[in-house]
Amino acid sequence: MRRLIAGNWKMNGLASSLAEIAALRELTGKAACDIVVCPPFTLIDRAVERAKDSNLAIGAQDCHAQQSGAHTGDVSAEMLANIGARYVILGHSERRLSHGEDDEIVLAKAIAAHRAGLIAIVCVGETRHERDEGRAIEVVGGQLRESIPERATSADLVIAYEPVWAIGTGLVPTNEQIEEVHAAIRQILEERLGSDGRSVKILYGGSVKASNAQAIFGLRNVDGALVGGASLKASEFAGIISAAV
Ligand SMILES: O=C(CO)COP(=O)(O)O
Repeated sequence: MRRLIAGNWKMNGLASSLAEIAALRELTGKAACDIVVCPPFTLIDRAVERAKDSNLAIGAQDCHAQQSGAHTGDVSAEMLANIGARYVILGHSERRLSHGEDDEIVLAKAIAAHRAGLIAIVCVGETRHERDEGRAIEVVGGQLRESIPERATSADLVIAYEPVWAIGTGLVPTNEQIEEVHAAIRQILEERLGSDGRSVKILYGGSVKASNAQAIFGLRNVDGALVGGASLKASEFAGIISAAV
C-alpha cells in the first residue's frame, strides 16, 4: 500500500512558517508516498497556494459537523474544501480530552467531512491509565466502532492510532504493542467495510522522528505516520518521509 505521512502542526505556525511548505516541496518532490501537511486554519489557503502542482496535500486539524449556521468561531468541512484542503484530522486526543469531543461528535464530523469531499483522518488511542489497566484494545476498538461512518471507504477514511501517553513525550510503544493495536484496528475495518477495509491506511502517531521512523514503518499494518512536533521543520519531516519510501 502507498504510504501516507501526515504532519499535524497543531497550534503552531505564523505566516513565516509557510517557508517550511516551500522547503518541504523541494525536499520531497520525488517521494513515492502521499504527504499531507495540516497547518492551523489561518494558514490553510496560503499553504494550498504554496503546495500547488506538487505532491503535497493540505489538510485541517478539525471541522464542525454542520455545513453552516450560528456556530461562532467554528469552521465547516465545506469551508475547508472550498479553500483547497483535502484532508481533515478528526478526534485528536487533544480535542477529545480538552474539548469534550466524544465518539458521537467525531462520527458527525467524519460524515460532514465526507459530504464535503474531504478525506477524514480519524484519531483513536488509549491513555496511560487505560493501557496500564490492560484496556488499550478495548478503548481503541470502542472509539473506532463508534466513529466510522457507515458509508466510509478506503478513498475517504484514514485511521491514526495515537496512544495519548506517546504524544509529545518521546515515549513510543514497543513494536509488539503497535502491531497488536494496528491488527485489532484492521480487523474492525474489515468487519465494517468488508474487503475494502484492507485498503484503509492505518497511521501510527506519537513521538515519531526521523530516527525511529524506519523501524515503525517496518511494522505490520503500519501504513504511515501522523507526526506532530517533528513535522514543523521541513528538514526533519523530510527525514521521516524518506524513511517511508
Ligand atoms: O499528536 C500527534 C500528531 O497528531 C503526535 O505528536 P508528536 O509527534 O509531537 O508526539
